[in-house]
Amino acid sequence: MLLFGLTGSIATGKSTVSSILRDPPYNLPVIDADVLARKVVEPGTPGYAAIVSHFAPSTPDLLVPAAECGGREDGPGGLGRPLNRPALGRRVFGGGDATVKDRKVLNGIVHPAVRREIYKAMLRAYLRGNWAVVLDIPLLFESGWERLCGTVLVVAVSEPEVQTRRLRERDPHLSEEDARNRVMSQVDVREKAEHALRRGPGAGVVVWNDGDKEDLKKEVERVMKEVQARSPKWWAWLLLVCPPLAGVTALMSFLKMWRIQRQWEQEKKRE
Ligand SMILES: CC(C)(COP(=O)(O)OP(=O)(O)OC[C@H]1O[C@@H](n2cnc3c(N)ncnc32)[C@H](O)[C@@H]1O)[C@@H](O)C(=O)NCCC(=O)NCCS
Ligand SMILES: Nc1ncnc2c1ncn2[C@@H]1O[C@H](COP(=O)(O)OP(=O)(O)OP(=O)(O)O)[C@@H](O)[C@H]1O
Repeated sequence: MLLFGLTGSIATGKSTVSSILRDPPYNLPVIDADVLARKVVEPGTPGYAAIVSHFAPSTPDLLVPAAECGGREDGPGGLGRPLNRPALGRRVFGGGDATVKDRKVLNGIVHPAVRREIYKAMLRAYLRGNWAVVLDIPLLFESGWERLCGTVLVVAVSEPEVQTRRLRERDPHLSEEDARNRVMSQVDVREKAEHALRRGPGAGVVVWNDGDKEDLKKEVERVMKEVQARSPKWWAWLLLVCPPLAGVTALMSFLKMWRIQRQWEQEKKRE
């Protein structure tokens, strides 16, 4: 099964591309890390308890008001009021040193739980006999998941202003400053695009999303031809029926990508 990592930066168009890949003619199953990141912090989960314990004392509006939970202080399901995500977002994306520290704490709570959910979803996709599965992970490079992926697809735009504009159109509650802070708190997507291309043809591809949505579909078509040429379906089926071959191939791919990643990091340190 081809692990197909999909990434980009905030509002570059990852969700739009993932829904194109989910639909015909591609029909690929998608594991969405953002959806899982929401699931693992729902009231009643260990993630929720850890966030409340760390952030509640210093964030008075951390939970949605009881009035929005039918007046119940203990939330609609009795397990606690849901997190007020915009308030938590301001804590971890607001800019400044404290923000960086808070983001690390939040990531330390959310990421291990998301990782466990991704492994479970991958196993389900494998057992269903899929030839490929899309891992839609905004922090694919930062989290190290890219080394496990046979192909990495970065959805990129050429100018950060395009991200800020689309972000504000989608989330009107964000001020210009909020939107800009969110864009600036992430690695520049052009750097991610360069990183992906370093993996070689078919193993790292970039979908440029500077035009309209029709242009985006054509871009996806272009890169999928490149991916399918490198990783034909018969090869995926062969790996499916021959797990030892799949194991050896995965290990070789992992080592190659680990080497490329190390070279990349060394070059970035020298710059
Ligand atoms: C801070 C939170 C509550 C804000 O929620 P909100 O609904 O307002 O935003 P949303 O989750 O849609 O995130 C918007 C985008 O910001 C980016 N983003 C989210 N979390 C992070 C992070 N920790 N670091 C960098 N970028 C991030 C992603 O590109 C994401 O698609 C939320 O982003 C969160 O819980 N983040 C920590 C978990 C995480 O890292 N998720 C990313 C995938 S695992
Ligand atoms: N080519 C395009 N032209 C116009 N609008 C677009 C285009 N691509 C995406 N959008 C819009 O921009 C917004 C952001 O796109 P999308 O949600 O797909 O990005 P994302 O990378 O998944 O964002 P996030 O990181 O915040 O989850 C959405 O409202 C989407 O409809």
